[in-house]
Amino acid sequence: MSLPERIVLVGPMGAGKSTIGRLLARELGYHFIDSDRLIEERCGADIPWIFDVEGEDGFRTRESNILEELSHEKGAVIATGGGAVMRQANHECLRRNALIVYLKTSVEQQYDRTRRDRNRPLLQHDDPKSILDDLFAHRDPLYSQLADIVMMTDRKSPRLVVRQLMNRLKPRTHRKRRHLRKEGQNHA
Ligand SMILES: Nc1ncnc2c1ncn2[C@@H]1O[C@H](COP(=O)(O)OP(=O)(O)O)[C@@H](O)[C@H]1O
Ligand SMILES: O=C(O)C1=C[C@@H](OP(=O)(O)O)[C@@H](O)[C@H](O)C1
Ligand SMILES: [Mg+2]
Repeated sequence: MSLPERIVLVGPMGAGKSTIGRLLARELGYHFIDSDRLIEERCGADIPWIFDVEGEDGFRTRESNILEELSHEKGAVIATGGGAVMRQANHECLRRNALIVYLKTSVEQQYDRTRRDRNRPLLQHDDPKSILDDLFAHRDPLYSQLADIVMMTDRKSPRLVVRQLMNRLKPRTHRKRRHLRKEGQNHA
């Protein structure tokens, strides 16, 4: 088995999808795409504006369109938004020729990593921790069901998470090299 054409990162807000995705892509020589940044680029507005003007539903429709487009990328690491798993129709796009990594993170750490950021409209609330709790209860089964690899990120630096991910991916590259060596021998 070789490395997949796409590595797709899923998980809740603050799991580190955007941060780790960029580092992992560099390590693999893949290009990096953050679906949220692409949505903002295409729309010419930021996510809080999209939620404000078009509502969450409007944002989800933009997200589904981008995920469909990105499902044809090759040699890419893709960081999704935490709600990408919410529409069943997205699951097929996420899975297409992809290895899905679930960056799993406790609600405590999600809260610590997101509390100073105003760019996540769903968390602009009196009690963001309870929102994160509810979202986790709904979404954790969906992330888990989709994932090929589940990686805990609590109390790990982004670099450590990437190193551990590379170790999980290595057997795939080795299997590919062994296979190529064998093929070479057969043709010798
Ligand atoms: N493993 C980690 N340890 C500590 N801080 C992290 C880690 N991963 C991400 N962060 C920080 O948490 C914040 C949210 O990370 P981000 O990559 O935007 O998460 P996501 O895209 O999953 O919402 C950023 O400030 C980032 O620097
Ligand atoms: O969990 C969610 O529903 C969302 C997560 C955000 O992305 P991150 O997970 O990268 O923060 C962004 O897509 C939007 O604010 C909605
Ligand atoms: Mg992100």
